[in-house]
Amino acid sequence: MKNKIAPSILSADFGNFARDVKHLETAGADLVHIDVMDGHFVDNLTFGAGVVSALRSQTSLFFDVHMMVENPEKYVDDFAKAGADSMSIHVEATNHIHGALQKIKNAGMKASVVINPGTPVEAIKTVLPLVDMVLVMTVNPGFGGQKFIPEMMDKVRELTQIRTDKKLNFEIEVDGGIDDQTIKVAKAAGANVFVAGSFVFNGEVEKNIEKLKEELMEKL
Ligand SMILES: O=C(CO)[C@H](O)[C@H](O)COP(=O)(O)O
Ligand SMILES: [Fe+2]
Repeated sequence: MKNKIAPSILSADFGNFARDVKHLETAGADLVHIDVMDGHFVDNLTFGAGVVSALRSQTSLFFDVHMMVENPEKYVDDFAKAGADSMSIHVEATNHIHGALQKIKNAGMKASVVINPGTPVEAIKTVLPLVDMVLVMTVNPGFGGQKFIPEMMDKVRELTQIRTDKKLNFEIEVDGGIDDQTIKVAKAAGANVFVAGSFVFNGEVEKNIEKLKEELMEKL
């Protein structure tokens, strides 16, 4: 599967989102990762569909929306209208994961299911035939700049194996603590979509994205 770099705008300049998102396109990002937090599912607040809608006019890059929100099914239509291309929802955040993923697909977006560090792959087995992507959290959600949890790679390997055994074709995304070292570990385990917030926005964005891409091209 194609490797993709997904810078998270959680680490962008909140006062200059439009500028920073536009810049990601020329800097070589493959998608834009947008962290939506509601202050309930996680202890942090960010922004909603209004901001996504405003950013939509700035770039044609794929918008990968990560919902850290309770009952995310309530917001599917709003984010579809705002121009989200994909919606990732946590299995821990709803009692209706299958229906919620179907709702996302019916709204014309790619559907993705997310598991927290404490949640096993078993919890999402029944929805794997339905999803375009699985997001394996490599930190506990809520904040950028945390340390990658290497034990999560067992889950990435397990998902890679299930995908082969069941002839499925979902992508595998990792999110949290991805840098020029951990990206190699995650790739080796089978991930192909790499979210990076602090690593990309700390310093020169072009150089940092280039560094991540170089590491992906290295033979393991
Ligand atoms: O979902 C997230 C936090 O809940 C962010 O996408 C993630 O933490 C990215 O930040 P960093 O690369 O700095 O870890
Ligand atoms: Fe995220």
